Amino acid sequence: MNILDKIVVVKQKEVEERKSLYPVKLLESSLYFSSPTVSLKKYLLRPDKSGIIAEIKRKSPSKGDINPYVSIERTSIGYMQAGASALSILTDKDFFGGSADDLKVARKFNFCPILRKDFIIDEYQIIEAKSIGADVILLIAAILTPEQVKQLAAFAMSLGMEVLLEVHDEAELHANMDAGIALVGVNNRNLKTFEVDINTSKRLSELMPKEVVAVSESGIDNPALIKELKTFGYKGFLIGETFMKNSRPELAAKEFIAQL
Ligand SMILES: O=P(O)(O)OC[C@@H](O)[C@@H](O)c1c[nH]c2ccccc12
Repeated sequence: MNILDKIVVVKQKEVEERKSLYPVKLLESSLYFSSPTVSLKKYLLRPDKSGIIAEIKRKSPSKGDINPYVSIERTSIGYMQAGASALSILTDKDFFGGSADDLKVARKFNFCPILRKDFIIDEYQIIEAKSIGADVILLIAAILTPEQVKQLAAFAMSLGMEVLLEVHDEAELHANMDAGIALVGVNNRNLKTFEVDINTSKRLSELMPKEVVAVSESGIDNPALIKELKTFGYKGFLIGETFMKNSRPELAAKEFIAQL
């Protein structure tokens, strides 16, 4: 079984457990559930911003521990002060060391779009995302059927949230063109093999419908790459490890963004 299949099996069990621990009614009574969301699309199109979606990721299956005891408060505030356009917070616990609480902390201290980075397979997780203050959810084409993508995307949008659809190849992009999704992320990392290739973003840029806001994800490790990806039409740049591998990720982000 590849790692992605493994994650999905664990996730299915986690979702069932959480459903019985935290019923939907309880989630819907959260203050954030009825609060307006902040648009990632708008922030990425703002000319005064870097386009960087700065990620908080404590560990990963490909790298192991990256920064397990990071301060969410200091890092999230620092990322935004450094000029990031938005935040991405890993909430998966078993494989990435994150939690719903990490996202809640980031929400408490920041007014900016926040992406819930997790493996979403069920509407319940979207209600949960909204209830902890997320503005955007990630839908990973590699773990969903086009039918599921459509349904989950429509559900998220009905709650006022945005959707970032993640694709890794031409087939995934083609299969999901009609889901009405405004933000598409090209993951340069193959989630089954962990191989990273920036050319994935360059290759898929040609097939991107022009009304879509395109985001390049993973393996972005220098400012020159961002300048290059911009010429391929990318407006968003999701960066995790390049920042997180430093003891003070927000200072690394500041130095990086200053070079753009
Ligand atoms: O740390 P990197 O190489 O900068 O990558 C960030 C982000 O793209 C990566 O964490 C990611 C992209 N898609 C995902 C799906 C699930 C978990 C994590 C991810």
